[in-house]
Amino acid sequence: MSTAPRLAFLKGHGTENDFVIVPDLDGRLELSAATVARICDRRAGIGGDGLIRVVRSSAHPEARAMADQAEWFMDYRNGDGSIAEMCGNGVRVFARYLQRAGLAEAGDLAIATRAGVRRAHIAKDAGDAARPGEAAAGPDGPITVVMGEAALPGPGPEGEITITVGDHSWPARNVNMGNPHAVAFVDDLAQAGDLFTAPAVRPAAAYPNGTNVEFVVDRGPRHVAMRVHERGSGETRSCGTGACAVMVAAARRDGTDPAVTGHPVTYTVDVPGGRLVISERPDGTVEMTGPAVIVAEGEIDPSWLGTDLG
Ligand SMILES: N[C@@H](CCC[C@H](N)C(=O)O)C(=O)O
Repeated sequence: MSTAPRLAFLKGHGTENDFVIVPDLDGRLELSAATVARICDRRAGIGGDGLIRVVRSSAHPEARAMADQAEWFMDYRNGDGSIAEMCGNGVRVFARYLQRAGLAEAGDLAIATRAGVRRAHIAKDAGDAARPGEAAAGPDGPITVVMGEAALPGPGPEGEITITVGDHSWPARNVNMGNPHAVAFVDDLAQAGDLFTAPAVRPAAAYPNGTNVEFVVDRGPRHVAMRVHERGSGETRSCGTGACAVMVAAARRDGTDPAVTGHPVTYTVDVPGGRLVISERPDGTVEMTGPAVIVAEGEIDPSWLGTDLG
């Protein structure tokens, strides 16, 4: 019988992009890629698209420089254990965890990520909602996050992307939301196939660290639907940074750039796991609103994990 301390975890999701949340407030754990992959395994572990370690910014070498702006750092790992810069659904779930644990109050909250500091807003009540008509605060009420600016490399080879699945190829837009995305507009989401393997994305040099891939169809004016193949996780039910990349790609395709018009633009982005509402402002910042839910909490048996966590 192991005497190692049991590892506390919670399980949560945002539009069914699901995460194992590991509070490690003082940064004591060593979570190897293999350990993360084991925990995220859907059959032999807890299961999740990714793992979110909650750690004080001052206790993490990658976040120390942000500690004066954001007390908490989201150490995000994909389901295969690889590190990602940012997770849009994850950052809302992270904010929900902090609120639930009494580590932050509803209202405005800064969160450090590898892509920089992101600002979340948890509505205190309906009058405080970031968007008119939004549901009041509650354990699964919406959270709004200022996601930073989209970068659209190009023209040139980095902007001229092709995605291929089987016999289908599409031109795609390279959009970086702190993490990389390739966005293709398709006739039918079924054309993306089963997505059991990653779509081919060319030129490979445009994405030296791999990429997330989004397939998009129109549903109506400023309303699209998408599927996603996530780097390090496979097909997931949602990707928040991906939905922001899709929103910006759709706006440019539709001839809309808030920096030019001086007016914000808002799109509804449907994902298999729900709906996200995303705006781009004239200053280029992208803002996303969606749900964030904690569904369970428990402890991982150290004898199952069978590894020294630090
Ligand atoms: N699901 C996330 C993105 C998670 C990271 C991504 N797989 C990557 O490697 O960049 C989201 O909601 O943004």
